[in-house]
Amino acid sequence: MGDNTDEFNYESLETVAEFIRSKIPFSPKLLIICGTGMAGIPEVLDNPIVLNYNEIPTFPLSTVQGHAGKLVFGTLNGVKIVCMKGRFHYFEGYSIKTITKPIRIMKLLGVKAMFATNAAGSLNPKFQVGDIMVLRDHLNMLSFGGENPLRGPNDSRFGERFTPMNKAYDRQLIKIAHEVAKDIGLADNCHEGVFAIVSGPNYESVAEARALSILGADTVGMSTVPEVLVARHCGMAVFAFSFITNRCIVSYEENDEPNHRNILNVADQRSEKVKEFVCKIIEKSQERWL
Ligand SMILES: O=P(O)(O)O[C@H]1O[C@H](CO)[C@@H](O)[C@H]1O
Ligand SMILES: Nc1nc2[nH]cnc2c(=O)[nH]1
Repeated sequence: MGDNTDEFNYESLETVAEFIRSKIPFSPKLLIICGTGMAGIPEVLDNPIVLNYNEIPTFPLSTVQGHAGKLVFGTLNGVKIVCMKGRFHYFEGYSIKTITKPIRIMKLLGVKAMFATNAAGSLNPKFQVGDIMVLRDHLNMLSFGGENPLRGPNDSRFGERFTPMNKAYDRQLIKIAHEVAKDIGLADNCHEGVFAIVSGPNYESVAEARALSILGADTVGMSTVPEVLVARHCGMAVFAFSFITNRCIVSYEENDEPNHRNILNVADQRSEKVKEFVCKIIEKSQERWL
């Protein structure tokens, strides 16, 4: 038998959802996970209500700079939204189940779709720092090593035992994202591709970056994919994009090094455009979430 500790079972998660319901006067339909440097996204919400992670029983706490640790509830064009201002990463020391625990809580609250964002390094030489890459697919290096949040007993109230991943990223939302990019002048800066997750917290060695590129990855980061697995398992539509904050170093001749401070700065400089991108995609897909 796998591990199905009380903290992760349906009833325990329902208790957490019930606590949140007691604080929030509506049921959110869309979850937005704010990646590193994307903490500004919740500013687009009307009538925001904030719930700190440390007020929510058994909710994990954010430990990474740029991840505040707050749920922000509000509306945009009538769509009821919850933003996670702060996500959990495997490198923080949390288990793979802990980092994805909020997703099932959100499902119990009524969420139908997840928009996940991340800061990522670019492996594709055609992508520039400051560009966006919409995820068409992913390469789950954690799962290759056996770390998967869906491992263990399956509760069919959430979803089926075996979850397909070939259509994980909602194709209608990808199409809308390209239309929006065109509308807001980002056509040349918005790509589509494959995101690879590694555990971190170190950035890639030259050999690792080269290997990921050979395997077919266009961007690499330390998040998102576990959330996607759990969201798809429980039937949510998923849309995700990488904001490219740095180029991965694939040559021993280069002196550059990625660092988190620069990554935050780059994301900060483009935050208004990223907000506009997210808002317009919600606007164009709103009938699905009302
Ligand atoms: O994936 P998000 O949360 O955007 O954060 C990314 O940025 C950090 C590295 O600078 C890592 O945590 C990486 O995963
Ligand atoms: N693994 C990884 N994560 C990142 N997050 C932002 N940039 C990077 C990067 O280059 N590599």
